Amino acid sequence: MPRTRIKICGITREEDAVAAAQAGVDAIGLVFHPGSPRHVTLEQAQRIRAALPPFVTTVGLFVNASESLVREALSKVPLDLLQFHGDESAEFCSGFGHPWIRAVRVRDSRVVAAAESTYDRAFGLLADAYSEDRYGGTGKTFNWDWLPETRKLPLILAGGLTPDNVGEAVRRVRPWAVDVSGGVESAPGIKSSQRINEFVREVTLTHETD
Ligand SMILES: O=C(O)c1ccccc1N[C@@H]1O[C@H](COP(=O)(O)O)[C@@H](O)[C@H]1O
Repeated sequence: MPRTRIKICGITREEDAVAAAQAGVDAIGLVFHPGSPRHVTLEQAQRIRAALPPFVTTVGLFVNASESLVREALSKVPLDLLQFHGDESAEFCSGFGHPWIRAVRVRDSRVVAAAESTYDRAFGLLADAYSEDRYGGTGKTFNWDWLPETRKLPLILAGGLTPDNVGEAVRRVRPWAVDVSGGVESAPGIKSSQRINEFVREVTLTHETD
């Protein structure tokens, strides 16, 4: 099994970005969605990005943002990847000439395969829990049996992951990457370096014992 990549999303403080990098994560996520407790301004995002060492991917998360906000973020913050979490069309997501991943909220066994067709130019598909009233960051898991075993796009598993369940998630789903936000926090938007380290350790241990 290839090493499962790890993304820590919803970073709001420079020290949390540094702690994530030191723990060995592959990517961090910055939330440009004003409705989120993890929302960052462009100025905050610039500072967080500047605090990161090389070779840590920076992902910008958007929820039904205007084209101009995405363009402004791209012009001011060196984002490696865009992550679309709202109702954006495939044309919108592709319109920036920048690599992007598509989040889907999984509520049955057909959602991921359908999204792989609709969003076939995505660099990866992020599978998150479904919620009636929220676009993500719910802290809830979903039924991993709904995920197809054969995939056309790299699968990033998200939704309610924690140091306690990520080992089982990796063993069962075998995703390309895992993505966590609330599961490594001490309060919304405040990451715990201890929980980040535990999360990374659990993923690593899963590989060693598999
Ligand atoms: O984190 C948020 O507040 C958020 C708001 C709107 C869309 C997505 C959001 N977060 C992303 O949701 C998944 C799962 O998060 P969790 O681990 O269950 O807390 C992850 O990609 C978050 O970055």
